[in-house]
Amino acid sequence: MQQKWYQATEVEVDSLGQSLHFYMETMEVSHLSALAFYAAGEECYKGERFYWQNREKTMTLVGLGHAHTIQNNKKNDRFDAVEAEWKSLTKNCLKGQSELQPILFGGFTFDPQNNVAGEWTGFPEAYFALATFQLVIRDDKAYVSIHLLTQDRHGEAQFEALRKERDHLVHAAQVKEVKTYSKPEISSYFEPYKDPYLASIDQVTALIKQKKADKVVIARSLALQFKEEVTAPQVLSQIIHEQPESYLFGLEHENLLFFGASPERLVKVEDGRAFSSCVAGSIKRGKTAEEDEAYGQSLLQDPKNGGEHQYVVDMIADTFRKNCVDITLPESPRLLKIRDIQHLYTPVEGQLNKDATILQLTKTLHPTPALGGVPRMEALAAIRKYEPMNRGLYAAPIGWLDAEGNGEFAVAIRSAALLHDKAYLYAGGGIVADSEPQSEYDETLVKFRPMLRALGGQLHE
Ligand SMILES: C=C(O[C@H]1C=CC=C(C(=O)O)[C@@H]1O)C(=O)O
Ligand SMILES: [Mg+2]
Repeated sequence: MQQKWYQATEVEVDSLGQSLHFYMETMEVSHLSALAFYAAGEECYKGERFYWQNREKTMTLVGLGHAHTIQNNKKNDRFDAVEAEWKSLTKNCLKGQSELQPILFGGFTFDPQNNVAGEWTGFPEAYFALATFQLVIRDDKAYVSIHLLTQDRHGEAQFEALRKERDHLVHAAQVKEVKTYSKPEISSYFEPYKDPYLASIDQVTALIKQKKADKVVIARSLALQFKEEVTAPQVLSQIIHEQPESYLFGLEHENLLFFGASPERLVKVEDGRAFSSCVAGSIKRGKTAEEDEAYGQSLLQDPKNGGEHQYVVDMIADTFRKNCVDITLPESPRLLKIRDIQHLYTPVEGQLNKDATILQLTKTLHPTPALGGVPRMEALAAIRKYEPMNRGLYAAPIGWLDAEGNGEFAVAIRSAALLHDKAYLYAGGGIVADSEPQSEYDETLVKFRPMLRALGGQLHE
């Protein structure tokens, strides 16, 4: 039998004490395709959609339309501002049943101090949305919620119209056969700043040898031009099929879709327990099982990659010691193998202290030395000086949280920004004293590969 839960509450949404009525209804639906649900929003909700799936595939989340957005361009307290607004928005929501929870999805840009103009111009430094239509698939059960926030205390008529729209979207997603999408066709590739990138690796290693920093993550981009406009469901369908071992995400803002397939968890909180992962240090996959094993072993023993990794472990472990008890931290890294690359990997977990929250942990952890460097401030200054681009959401926290403090953020690497018929792919690597420009360049080529494949391109070895 189909189950439905309905609640209507009153909330204050901003410091002016503006009062809104918050109507929501959740319905359990028999199994449907998350991608088809996303694609059903192509005409009406373009620019206001998101897609998320965790690595384990136990949680899929799709949002269509904005019931409410929480966004700001604050340089210093953007995390606190999002947390405070979300708290006040959800304070009257029923707690206890995870499937009935309204979910806030979005991300914080890598560096709010970066003002370089480009594809990220106009993108908020903190950008989150509560979807009008929220699909959650958890452990094979699907729930569709409607959210409406309105000043109208008699919003029922508006809500009734949304119910009709919901039924239409659900119907469109209960497809027997999932649509297949063709790959985009690329007309040209362009590597902006290839030479400045190679030069910056020498400049940064020189800086490190002068003891001005220990590690700095330097990134670059690859620009693609397509023959035709590329759509969001088209690229999401590719990563869904090609990158099953990664977090999958897509977030739209006006004409931009930021999407990717990341192996790296920043933080997850579930019932008061916190999880993070140290992922840094890389080598390519082998062509045969023997070659792959040999590469893996050499990565585990390589001092340069071991050094890159250890900075991340030290920093994340330190953050966990300050915010958690009962910490589990393996003594040495293991291998994390994904389609195109293998990494050194150390998982960390602990019991969150009472006053610690997922957004406070996100704020403290970002950027870890896998994306920024050590010391953090010196590394960020070097990134601003030597990277001629704006990272936007690349290498930044992207994910969700609910009204009860549960949630998860991935680090948005192996990612790209799509705008109409152009895409910008991003990749970087940890630079330490003994890094070499050519091998770092080659590492970025391997890291471009997942997004490049999804977008219809290929790189030769
Ligand atoms: C910065 C990226 O990867 C980070 C995560 C894993 C391994 C890394 C490395 O070995 O350099 C990087 O720290 C990227 O993929 O763009
Ligand atoms: Mg590296």
